[in-house]
Amino acid sequence: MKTGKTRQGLVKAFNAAIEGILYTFKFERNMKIHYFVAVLVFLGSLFFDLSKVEMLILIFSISLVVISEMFNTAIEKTIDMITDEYHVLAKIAKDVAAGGVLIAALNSVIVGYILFYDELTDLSTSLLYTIRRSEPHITLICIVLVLIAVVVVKTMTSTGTPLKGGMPSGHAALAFAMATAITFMTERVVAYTLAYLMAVLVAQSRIEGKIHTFWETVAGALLGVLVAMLVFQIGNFY
Ligand SMILES: Nc1ncnc2c1ncn2[C@@H]1O[C@H](COP(=O)(O)OP(=O)(O)OP(=O)(O)O)[C@@H](O)[C@H]1O
Repeated sequence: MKTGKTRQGLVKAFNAAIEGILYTFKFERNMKIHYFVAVLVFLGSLFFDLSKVEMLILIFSISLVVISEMFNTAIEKTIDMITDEYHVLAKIAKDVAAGGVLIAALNSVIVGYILFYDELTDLSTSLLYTIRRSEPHITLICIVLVLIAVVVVKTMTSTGTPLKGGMPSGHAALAFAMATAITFMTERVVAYTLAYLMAVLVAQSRIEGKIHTFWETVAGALLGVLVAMLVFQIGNFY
């Protein structure tokens, strides 16, 4: 009988503890943030080669934040139960409890910094290197820069609209930048000759359509070639 009672007591206590955990998760905004960050850090840690000790420190730091937030809530609720009026001791108790959470949170930030900083810098360096070496990325950067350059020059010369007319021709600039990109990416003479021929056709159609003058398309073509050469030279250098 006694054993049964004890077991039931244990189960009840266990349930009450889980209810306490669920309460803070449901009703405490800060706790939701703590759990969210904890899940992110745990998922992120899968991509890092953490040792057993590092993993233990991580789990311990996260638990410390959650536990201190729970004690903070417990103290707040106890005080609110006792008084809803201003009391200097109530203020001290709540402030001290909140201070405990702050120290635990700062500790976890420092732990995260020490555990992940080196690996994160290695990761970002290799990512930047990959982007720089990647032709699609260089081409995209090139196209965006050409568009920006065209809009800037059009604004400076106060001609046309960003997408139509004015000095220089955006279509010619893009077409010649793409032809230059193709030249850098392939070493096949036929491929880049055809690419430049198509760029000439684009420029010619802009003049034919009376959207641009001859010199506006020439300026566009030069701008496109220059920007593309610059971007690909820098991209290949790194
Ligand atoms: N009865 C009180 N007497 C004096 N000051 C109080 C009292 N209740 C709250 N305070 C002050 O207001 C602050 C906020 O208290 P409150 O109970 O609203 O916590 P909270 O904002 O819910 O905190 P948390 O975001 O950690 O849950 C306390 O840190 C304390 O400085």
